[in-house]
Amino acid sequence: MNNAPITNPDHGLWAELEHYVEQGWLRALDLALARWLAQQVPSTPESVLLAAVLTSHQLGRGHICLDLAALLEDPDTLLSLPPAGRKADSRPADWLAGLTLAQWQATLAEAEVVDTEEAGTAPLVLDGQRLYLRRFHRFESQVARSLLARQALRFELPDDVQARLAALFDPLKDESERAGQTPHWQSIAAALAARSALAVISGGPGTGKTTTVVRLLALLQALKQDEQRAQGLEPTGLRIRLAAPTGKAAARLSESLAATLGDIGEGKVAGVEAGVAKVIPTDVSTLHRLLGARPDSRFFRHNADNPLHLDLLVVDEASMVDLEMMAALLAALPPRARLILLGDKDQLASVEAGAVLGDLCRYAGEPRYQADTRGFLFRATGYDLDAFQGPGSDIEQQIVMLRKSHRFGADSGIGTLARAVNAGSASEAKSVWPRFGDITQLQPASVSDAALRLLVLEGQAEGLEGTPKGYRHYLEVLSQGLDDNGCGPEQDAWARAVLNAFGEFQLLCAVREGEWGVSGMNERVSTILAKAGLIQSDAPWYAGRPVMMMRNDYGLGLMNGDIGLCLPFADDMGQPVLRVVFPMPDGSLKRVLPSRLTEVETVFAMTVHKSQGSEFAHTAMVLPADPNPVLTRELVYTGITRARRWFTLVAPRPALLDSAIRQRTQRASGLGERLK
Ligand SMILES: Nc1ncnc2c1ncn2[C@@H]1O[C@H](COP(=O)(O)OP(=O)(O)OP(=O)(O)O)[C@@H](O)[C@H]1O
Repeated sequence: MNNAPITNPDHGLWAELEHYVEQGWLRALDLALARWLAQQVPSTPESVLLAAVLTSHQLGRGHICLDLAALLEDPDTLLSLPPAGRKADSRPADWLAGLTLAQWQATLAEAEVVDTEEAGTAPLVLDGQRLYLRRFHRFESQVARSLLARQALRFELPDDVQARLAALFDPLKDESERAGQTPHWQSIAAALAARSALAVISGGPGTGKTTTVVRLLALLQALKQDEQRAQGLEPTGLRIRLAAPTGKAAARLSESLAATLGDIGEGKVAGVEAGVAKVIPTDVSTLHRLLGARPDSRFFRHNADNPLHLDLLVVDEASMVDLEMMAALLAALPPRARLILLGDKDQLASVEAGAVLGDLCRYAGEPRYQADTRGFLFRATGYDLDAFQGPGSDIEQQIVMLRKSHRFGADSGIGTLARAVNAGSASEAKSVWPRFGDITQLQPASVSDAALRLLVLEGQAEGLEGTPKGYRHYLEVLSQGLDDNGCGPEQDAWARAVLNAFGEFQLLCAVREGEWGVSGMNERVSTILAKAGLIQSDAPWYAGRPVMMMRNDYGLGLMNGDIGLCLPFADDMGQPVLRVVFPMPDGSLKRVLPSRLTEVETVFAMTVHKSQGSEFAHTAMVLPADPNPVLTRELVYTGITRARRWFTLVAPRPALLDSAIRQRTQRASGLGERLK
């Protein structure tokens, strides 16, 4: 590696990088950044320009920064360059040969385009062995500062808090938890959340996150109302808002809250007074909507100068919140507002860069509570947590992991498989399949395999018990509602029934490209359904076409990831016209002219990434036939846990599942360290 500036951009490393861009292995943007830096400061050494290219490349792959030390250890693997199975004249390891960490750091530190401190204006920031684009360094330090300040903000709790918590949570405890032999983590989560302006509650599917939050909100509203009464004020309670990263996730939380609060309102929920239903909202908005997204701008209406009007914010599916969004959210929160983050730390990180929940919850599995925290928890809940003591950081004191799945117990294949995958045990995962009737695996010889066709159409695969559905089901619900002219009824009930039936089954793919990826599977499924006479896919828009928004469309009020179905309705003459129907977070349906949807994709198959925040009764996850760096434990776990009732793995090469389970996703970031 040359520490001199680049003299001839047509040769050597520069030409090689160009070749990587032409191959689509690097983004044009990555190289453009280095070119721009070289233009601004022509004396910039080649090793600095290369560092800039690679930082940008890594950012595009979700990493907040470039970890120089990790890179030098194994450049090709860290960068996934050249991509698996592809050949190149030279590789990153060649480009970096001979460069030591100390040399590189020293050269970077001296470069005009690099700052080594937060203050400054250089486009790159070197922080120890991490190199950042300035914007992301700023987001990271803002997020860390804000989370630390918020966790340090403590609220006074009344002396009877233990009795109040017990009244709310005792009905949820099993015998051992009631006897104090096993900690009841839901009560512990609520106690910690009550005392501070920050709480993080992580848990897998069905571990009771929503249940905990409802009871926690009941407690906090009662406390606030008591305080307001004591001050002679109207007992209006806290201004509570609820949000989630996607429309689908928002709709799911809203539905779940509405059902729970409905039961509470009817006095059916032990430990919770009926009146609580009136002081907890069920409206859940997307984070974009909450913050007041502006079309074509990354700025929001709500920010530090115009904070949100709320006292408490619950954010569900927090694993999907990227660093930039978290920075915007924290900036817009009033300083004394409470923030409660809910999510599953083991799921895939956000699509955009960062892994905020993962960074926060690094030690959540083996909590390290300080003496002070344990003392508080003993007073508030009666549980002795000495078995969970340790030198945990301050932020860790506000983090709880819920461990018991109330949906997927020991008799559930989905739960058992998900736990084996999460534990990284490929052998255990292998042994799970034959023992349960809710999970199965297919090993199709090709995409034309009859077993794959049966799965897609009927939802059936050998080993599954009960009546899982395939795509035939929703298409039949669709056609059964049509009149003689082929038009659906005007009332929403039919469209809702078709949408619900569509949610019964979903194919997920680990990768986008290739015959086993989203593009290939979408094509394959269309062919299967057309051959079965269930769709007429010769025109781009046809009855039954499911589509996903690939971008936010503020004009239409639809967000990236929203899913709609193309359905026929009657025009003035009673003839069918197609409209795409989207379920909205508030429970309403929106009908859109197909021609207005310019950035949508057919979604018979979607990536596991895009499926986050959604659940389907029967989920089938398709793995590719060739190794791919995206195949990781987090991806497999996320795919499995999208299934509510049945899970089918489609694996042309089952060995790839084993290697995926062993492969962890690590996103480079300095957030974990800053939060210490
Ligand atoms: N301690 C408990 N004992 C028994 N059942 C519980 C307990 N906590 C929650 N449940 C029940 O378990 C189910 C899942 O709970 P909940 O919806 O709160 O979980 P969740 O973690 O929010 O799930 P997800 O986010 O995956 O939808 C619900 O039916 C709920 O009533």
